[in-house]
Amino acid sequence: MKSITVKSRAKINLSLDVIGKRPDGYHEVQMIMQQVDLYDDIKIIENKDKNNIVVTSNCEFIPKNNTNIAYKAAELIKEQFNISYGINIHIQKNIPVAAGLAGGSANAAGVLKGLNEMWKLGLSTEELMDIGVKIGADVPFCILGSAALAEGIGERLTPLEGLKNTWVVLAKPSISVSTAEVYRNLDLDKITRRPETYKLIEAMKEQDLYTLSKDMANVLETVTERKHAVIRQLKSKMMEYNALGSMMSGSGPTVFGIFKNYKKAKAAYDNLLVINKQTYLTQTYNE
Ligand SMILES: C[C@@](CO)(OP(=O)(O)O)[C@H](O)COP(=O)(O)OP(=O)(O)OC[C@H]1O[C@@H](n2ccc(N)nc2=O)[C@H](O)[C@@H]1O
Ligand SMILES: Nc1ncnc2c1ncn2[C@@H]1O[C@H](COP(=O)(O)OP(=O)(O)O)[C@@H](O)[C@H]1O
Repeated sequence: MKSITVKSRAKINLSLDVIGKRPDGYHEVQMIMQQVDLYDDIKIIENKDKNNIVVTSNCEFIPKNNTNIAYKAAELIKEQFNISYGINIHIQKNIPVAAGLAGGSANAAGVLKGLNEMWKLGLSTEELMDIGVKIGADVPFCILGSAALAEGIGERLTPLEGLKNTWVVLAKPSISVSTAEVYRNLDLDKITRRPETYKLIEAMKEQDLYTLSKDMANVLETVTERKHAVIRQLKSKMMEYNALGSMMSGSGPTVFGIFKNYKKAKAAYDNLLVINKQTYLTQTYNE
């Protein structure tokens, strides 16, 4: 029986700008995405005796039926290649759920890449990304990995030089945020602070953490912050604990801090863990 294990990594948005709204309700974005080394472990096992998809997980908060986006990824591949073998997918969740860290999208990307390899389907990265966007806007980035400028609805990607081994602390408050609702509540006319995306890309090229941390911006932040004061509180705690900069990732509610070195990041992590259970110490990840 064939099997494969893959790591599916979380992302943070170092910038997020919304350019406009499309007729289908989706938004045109411009965002800088960076993978971090917080990951779920996915184990895929082929089952030749059955023609079904079974999802299991250590995490009680994700669906195990066909609404799990890892399930959808497997279903698309099985359909496209007319494969009648079953598969069991076990997701060992470490990435917090509904957090703005693309945990689900990363799982879907992991399943697409994993099945491509296990079944030797010969799909290119571009072909995998074309399948991925049918599942969710963040899936193509999770397939590409490392760091990228994402445009369109998030699927048009230009690889960027990522931040190298930069220490990041993630703090996910115990509230839930719906991405769809955050986009719905965004009033494009009321955005006061937008990121200067190309200036930030230059800063990344130079590994200039100071400029990046000072200038990064996420236009969805105010939408989520208005509803949940804890976001602002976590950002100010990150700064109090010596982050170079702190911001909400994606639609939230996770807040991340960027740190100059491990020592400072570890001290902030230790302090934040006392007030916020889901706190993580990690590094940027580039393949
Ligand atoms: C905000 C971001 C930033 O990276 O990430 P998260 O906070 O979800 O991690 C992404 O734009 C989220 O991408 P993703 O979570 O894959 O979105 P999808 O599942 O495709 O869409 C969920 C819902 O968000 C809205 N949506 C999503 C992407 C986009 N460019 N415009 C939108 O308006 C749509 O209402 C859609 O129904
Ligand atoms: N494999 C999966 N992992 C996480 N969430 C999933 C998965 N499949 C479906 N979901 C659902 O998708 C929603 C968004 O989850 P997630 O991808 O973790 O959010 P975000 O993109 O904000 O980080 C959750 O409400 C969850 O129930």
